[in-house]
Amino acid sequence: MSHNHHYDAVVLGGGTAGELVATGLARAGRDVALVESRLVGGESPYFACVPSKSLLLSARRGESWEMALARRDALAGNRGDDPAVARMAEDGVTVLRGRGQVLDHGRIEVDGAVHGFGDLVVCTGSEPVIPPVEGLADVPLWTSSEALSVPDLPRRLVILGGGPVGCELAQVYAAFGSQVAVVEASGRLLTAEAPFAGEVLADALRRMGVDLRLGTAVADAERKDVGLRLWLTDGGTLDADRVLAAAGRRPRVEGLGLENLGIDITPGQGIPVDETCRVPCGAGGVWAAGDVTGVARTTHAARYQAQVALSNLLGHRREADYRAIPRVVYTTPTVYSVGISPRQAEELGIDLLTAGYDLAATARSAVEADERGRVELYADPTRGLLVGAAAAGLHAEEWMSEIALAIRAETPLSLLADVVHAFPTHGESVEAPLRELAGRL
Ligand SMILES: Cc1cc2nc3c(=O)[nH]c(=O)nc-3n(C[C@H](O)[C@H](O)[C@H](O)COP(=O)(O)OP(=O)(O)OC[C@H]3O[C@@H](n4cnc5c(N)ncnc54)[C@H](O)[C@@H]3O)c2cc1C
Ligand SMILES: NC(=O)c1ccc[n+]([C@@H]2O[C@H](COP(=O)([O-])OP(=O)(O)OC[C@H]3O[C@@H](n4cnc5c(N)ncnc54)[C@H](O)[C@@H]3O)[C@@H](O)[C@H]2O)c1
Repeated sequence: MSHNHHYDAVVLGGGTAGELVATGLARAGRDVALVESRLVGGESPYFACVPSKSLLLSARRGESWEMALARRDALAGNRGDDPAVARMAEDGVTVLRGRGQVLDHGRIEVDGAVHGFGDLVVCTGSEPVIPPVEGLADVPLWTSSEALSVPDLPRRLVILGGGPVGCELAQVYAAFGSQVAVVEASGRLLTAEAPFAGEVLADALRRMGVDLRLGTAVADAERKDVGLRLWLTDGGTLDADRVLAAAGRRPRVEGLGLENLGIDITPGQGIPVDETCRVPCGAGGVWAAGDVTGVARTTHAARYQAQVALSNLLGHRREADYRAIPRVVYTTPTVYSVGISPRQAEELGIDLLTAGYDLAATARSAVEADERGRVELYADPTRGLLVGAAAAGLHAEEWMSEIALAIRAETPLSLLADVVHAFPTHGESVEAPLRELAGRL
């Protein structure tokens, strides 16, 4: 085994989080290597956020499948990472291609070569969960990566899971003409979010012809001469040409050699990090950011954690605050959630005060000729503060940002209730619920 260079820091995994940390360290003058086994840039630009948002927009615009594919692939850089690698080189980051595995503190092996490091930053992301269903391995199966990178448009598609991935891709494939069914084990879509949000989305998907099978799961799968058949636990069956597993993702923590640093790894669970994104372990100098931490699995959360880790690595103490990280499903209508959800409040024993407003009552809805949607705001009466919100409505990802700021800044409700919104906007919809909450507290 050859022994190579000693780096001030090695960043393991070159996705959103890894790129940001590596670039920041190099710009600060550190000698840094980024270890990446697949594509520098990770999931988001090539297989996740960018291609899915591109297809959703093409669907909304009524483009043809061919146009949508051309646009998707161009935005995803045709899944080539030369520009990203060139950017790394410009910033002074050494890119080490290959699978990295930590040998002990200070040494990592990358495809047979050993490199030394001072600090280690683990940014290995997450991987899709394939439900343990009898026969599923024998049928044509996609994960979101294939669904967002191959050119096929299946005639009949069954999606396992009605979370953000399942809902976004159900809308995409239904819009372009696939016959889509979604099997969701819990009783509703977007289980983690406010119930009304899942209902608004279910209505939108049903109107597009999506067959929603809620409160049931797939028990068995079998390949047929043409396509496949799924048997559901409620006794139903579904025939399809392809199955898409959208049943969640798990932090990628195995096979990285982290146990050699004394880090307690539990398969399926994130690497534990403290508020500075440091991994508490005997070895010291180990950090983690992004999906691998299991804290908040979005690109903006990965960037936030990467910035926190970077700051601390450079000696400027910074603590992460996760109270107002938005969770967005970019369907039409958008589902936007931030802060505490009603389900989390129940788990935490918080008795939320809720005030809501239907978007149909705004002039903007009349202008848009689209009356779908609602906003709900949640306050914690014991603290007298806004702690969460959910909205389902056109472009809610844009006009709900002020609520994220209000939660993060702990802005008094009396002040929020005095904010004036432009007319006619969807943003006006938060005024009445804010006044109501301010009056009740
Ligand atoms: C279909 C889909 C749509 C999404 N849409 C959105 C969205 O619209 N907005 C949003 O905010 N989030 C979205 N997300 C979530 C978002 O993609 C992730 O939160 C984000 O990519 C996480 O970034 P990361 O840096 O933690 O991991 P990744 O981007 O996954 O990067 C990890 C990298 O580590 C590499 N790696 C792993 N192990 C090793 C190893 N041993 N050696 C070398 N390299 C290794 C991998 O190859 C990978 O490149 C979506 C996810 C999916 C699946
Ligand atoms: N716009 C975004 O920000 C965006 C978009 C897509 C994904 N993501 C991220 O990607 C992650 C993964 O998303 P996801 O939707 O795959 O996961 P998820 O965990 O959010 O949802 C998975 C759903 O599948 C259901 N399920 C699990 N096993 C099942 C089975 N055997 N049969 C039927 N249903 C089953 C679960 O009940 C759950 O509702 C999320 O954490 C999310 O943050 C973000």
